[in-house]
Amino acid sequence: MNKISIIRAQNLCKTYQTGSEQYHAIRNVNLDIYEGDFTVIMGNSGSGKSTLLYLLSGLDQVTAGEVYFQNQRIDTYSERELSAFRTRRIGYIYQSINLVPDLSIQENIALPGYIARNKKSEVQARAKQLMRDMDIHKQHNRLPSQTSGGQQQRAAIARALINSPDILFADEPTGSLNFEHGKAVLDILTEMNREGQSVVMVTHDIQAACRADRLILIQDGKVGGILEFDKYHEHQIPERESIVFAFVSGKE
Ligand SMILES: Nc1ncnc2c1ncn2[C@@H]1O[C@H](COP(=O)(O)OP(=O)(O)OP(=O)(O)O)[C@@H](O)[C@H]1O
Repeated sequence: MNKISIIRAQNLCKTYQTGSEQYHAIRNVNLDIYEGDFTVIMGNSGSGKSTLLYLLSGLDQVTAGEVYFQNQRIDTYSERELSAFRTRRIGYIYQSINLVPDLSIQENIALPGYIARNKKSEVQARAKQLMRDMDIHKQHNRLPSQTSGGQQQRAAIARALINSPDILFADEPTGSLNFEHGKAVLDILTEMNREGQSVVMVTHDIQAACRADRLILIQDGKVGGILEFDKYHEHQIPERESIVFAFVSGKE
């Protein structure tokens, strides 16, 4: 089956300027993210994974190169166009969760729906459905500080999904969670992907990376290798883990 590119990066570069110093965080990356894939991005600390995610999702401006979303160039968008694009087309989950502390769980989830100017009744109905899907409906009235880390991250996933994004980005979504809560979050992402949601996830965790259809390794701001999992579907998780481990360590 031919895969359809949802995001294409061409000769992508990002250089950070700190005083008189320049740091080339992303160097000439050419990459496709495919519709319906569970894409995982791995790489050492500081290799450029978060920077790449910011560029692919329109959260940050590129220094050079091009980014296409469903064949439409987005790196030339104005800040206003980018903001509308991110609100409607992209969902983003952060390791640090970032819920608004003085809004309830339900209000946090609904907020991007109101920012997108969707109908209030539709936003509320979808927020309620998502809270049931994420098993946080009993906590809907609580402030984030009155819920567990796992519940907060599930609320952050619901918030990212409120506008039914074409693609969901997750930057270390299990990084601040214990094993049990982390597994629950990965199970939700896997289930959503099975239902057709395109997902791109950065992780350091080999077990989490085993959820991928496609694993992209970033090294020093470049693509160090790509592992396609389709052909490994028959492998059980322990076998996958050793395949991923061999792939990642073989490239070091
Ligand atoms: N705003 C910034 N200004 C200057 N340098 C930056 C900035 N943001 C990131 N960097 C540098 O760019 C490089 C890539 O950073 P990035 O956060 O993308 O890495 P990462 O692979 O996501 O790392 P980690 O796994 O530790 O989160 C690092 O060397 C980092 O110090």
